[in-house]
Amino acid sequence: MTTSIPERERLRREMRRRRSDLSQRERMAAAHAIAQSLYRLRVLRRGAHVAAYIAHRGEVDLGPTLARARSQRCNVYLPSVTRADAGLMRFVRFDDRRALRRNRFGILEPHRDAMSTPVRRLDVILLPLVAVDARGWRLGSGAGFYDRSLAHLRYGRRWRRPRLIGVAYEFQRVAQLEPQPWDVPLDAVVTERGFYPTARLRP
Ligand SMILES: Nc1nc2c(c(=O)[nH]1)N(C=O)[C@@H](CNc1ccc(C(=O)N[C@@H](CCC(=O)O)C(=O)O)cc1)CN2
Ligand SMILES: Nc1ncnc2c1ncn2[C@@H]1O[C@H](COP(=O)(O)OP(=O)(O)OP(=O)(O)O)[C@@H](O)[C@H]1O
Repeated sequence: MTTSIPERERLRREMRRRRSDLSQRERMAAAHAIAQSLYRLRVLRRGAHVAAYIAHRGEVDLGPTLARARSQRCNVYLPSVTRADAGLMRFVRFDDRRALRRNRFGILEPHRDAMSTPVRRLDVILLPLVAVDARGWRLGSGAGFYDRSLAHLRYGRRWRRPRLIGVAYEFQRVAQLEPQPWDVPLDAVVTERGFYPTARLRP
């Protein structure tokens, strides 16, 4: 099963509905299980540079993951929308002591003049997603922010790139998505049930 454009929209609606149907208890259990996996797998190792996100519209809550990252003294970054009309964002330093504010989509983000980092300096990026397949193709918010900010990673394989880890509920893993020309594949997906390296990482 591959997914044409109308199919992608239908899948987006269905997955968002299923996400919003979860109970608070299920959300909390998943959020803690995912934080624990990321810690055990040493994604959240001491001093690592980690980009996360602040959950929006039923996305997996990274609260417990951020707490772990803080205790591991990770350097944490969050996306900050710089030009909503052009679909551009940067990764800016998340400093607990500075207030977050809502961007035009209603998502909390650090102040736009917080220090930003080039993507290549990051060790790992935790990406929100709507659906994902076994090869690491990701269906996101539909606005292309992540794809645009990661586009340069598709070229120059010799360069170091951050590990791209999608964060999802188990039900968001689907058989097959049709990759779009601009899609940047994930290296792994973490859910409340486990950690799944994608075909890209497997030998
Ligand atoms: N938590 C989180 N942060 C993120 C993203 C994300 O997907 N999740 N983004 C990843 O891209 C960027 C923001 N992009 C977004 C793009 C569209 C919508 C959204 O909900 N769009 C609504 C229409 C809202 C409107 O136009 O005012 C929709 O699609 O129904 C949200 C975020 C950066 N930060
Ligand atoms: N590197 C890029 N350069 C220019 N346009 C792009 C790029 N990447 C994506 N886009 C545009 O962004 C739009 C949305 O893409 P898509 O539906 O794949 O977003 P998404 O991956 O679901 O969203 P996000 O990355 O924000 O979570 C498409 O119309 C696409 O043309």
